[in-house]
Amino acid sequence: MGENCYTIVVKLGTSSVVDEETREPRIATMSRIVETLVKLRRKGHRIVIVSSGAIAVGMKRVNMKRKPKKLQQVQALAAIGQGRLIGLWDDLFRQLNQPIAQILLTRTDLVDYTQFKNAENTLEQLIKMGIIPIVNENDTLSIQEIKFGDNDTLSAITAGMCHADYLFLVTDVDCLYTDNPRTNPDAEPIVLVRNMRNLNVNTESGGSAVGTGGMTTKLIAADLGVSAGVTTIICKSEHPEQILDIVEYSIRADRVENEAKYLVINEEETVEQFQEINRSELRELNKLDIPLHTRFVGHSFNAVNNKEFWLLHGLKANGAIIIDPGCYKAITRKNKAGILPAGIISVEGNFHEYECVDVKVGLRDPDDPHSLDPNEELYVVGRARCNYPSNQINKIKGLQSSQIEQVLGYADGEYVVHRDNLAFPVFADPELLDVVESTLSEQERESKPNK
Ligand SMILES: Nc1ncnc2c1ncn2[C@@H]1O[C@H](COP(=O)(O)OP(=O)(O)O)[C@@H](O)[C@H]1O
Ligand SMILES: N[C@@H](CCC(=O)OP(=O)(O)O)C(=O)O
Repeated sequence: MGENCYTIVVKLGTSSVVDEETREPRIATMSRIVETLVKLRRKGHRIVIVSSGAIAVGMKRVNMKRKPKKLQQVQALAAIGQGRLIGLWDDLFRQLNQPIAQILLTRTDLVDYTQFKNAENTLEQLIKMGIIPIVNENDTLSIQEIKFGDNDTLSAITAGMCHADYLFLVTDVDCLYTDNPRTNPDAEPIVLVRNMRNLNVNTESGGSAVGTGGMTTKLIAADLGVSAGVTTIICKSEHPEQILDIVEYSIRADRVENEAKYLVINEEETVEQFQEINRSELRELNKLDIPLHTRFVGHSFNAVNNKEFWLLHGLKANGAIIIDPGCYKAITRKNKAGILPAGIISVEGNFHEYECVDVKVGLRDPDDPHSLDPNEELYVVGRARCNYPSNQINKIKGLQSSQIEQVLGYADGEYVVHRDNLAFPVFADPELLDVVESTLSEQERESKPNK
């Protein structure tokens, strides 16, 4: 593969595949998507599709007007629709001699790291063979507790898994706006996001009649993609051929930004700076006649590794351990430490050893340092797999590691979480960083004897 060939994941929402009113498949749009993606393939890019639409296609097939509430009915509709959906894609790609493959995933397929790697290897093999894999959630077998829930998240996980360079979230609006453009005519486009933490938009008002998560899940997906080093782009499905221009523009723009190294990722932009960057990017798009889209810049030089990505996004958390600011500082420094019992203040939920849990930062109660201060906010900072189950962690929290054996009757290592089983997103909450710094400097002041 040439130097300028990239792996591009294209997520097509239900609204791109099915007409919102008639619920008929949007054959013309799908055909133009196929033409566009085959052109990208012929330029040497590697393409993966994540296609929604199984449930909507199934509904049309059995003439159902409203999405049913019962899970079994939705599962049945997905079974009816998925076959037709993949058949439709195959019919269209066949016209241009492009072979495709179907991959249906559930979260349980990813809970074990070996299984995660297995899915990753299959995707890689298909891509190597020049096939376009078409991924969807296996809705027929997914139940609520184990669902990805929306294909935006699934597409970001897929992008991370196949080490994609670009993730396109193709939808029925041109880009992310400051507010829902369907309901607020004054909503302004946001075209460039370098640091997700600087984003301040309203996505609460939902999405199209056929879509699942609206803009909210697209932002979650963008956050996830960016943390895995994938530049994520929101664009409109109405003129899919525009993807060609956007791909070329993004490749050029990303290269310039990376070369200029002005991506200081943890630096907060002021609201004014963010607006100015967006105005200037919008002028550039207009000048070059590039279609409107939002580009969330991926941070490949700082991306989480494969195992961290799996911990953060392949698994569901079954509880939480709450650590103090000193422990947070130790586990996030460059040469990160593991979590010792001494840094744990509290445990939430019941979990077995090696189950995935959230890591939260809280403050100790000033009147009882062994307990959590219930009046202070908790910050979710990452994910972990613990060496001990929740009931045992409850017994050893706050103690020295040398006391573990005496209290439990055995010791499975000095750490509750080994550093290899810890993962953090790329961006830390700036408010949390302030809390950590001020707590630690206060502790330092208190520990110094008065002169
Ligand atoms: N801030 C916002 N910017 C853009 N679109 C928004 C925003 N808030 C909500 N939306 C809605 O999100 C919709 C796209 O999401 P969705 O319907 O789930 O699409 P898809 O089926 O492509 O996943 C848009 O039609 C728009 O109405
Ligand atoms: N897996 C489901 C789609 C779920 C989903 O995320 O839909 P959308 O928000 O339209 O991308 C299906 O194929 O119907």
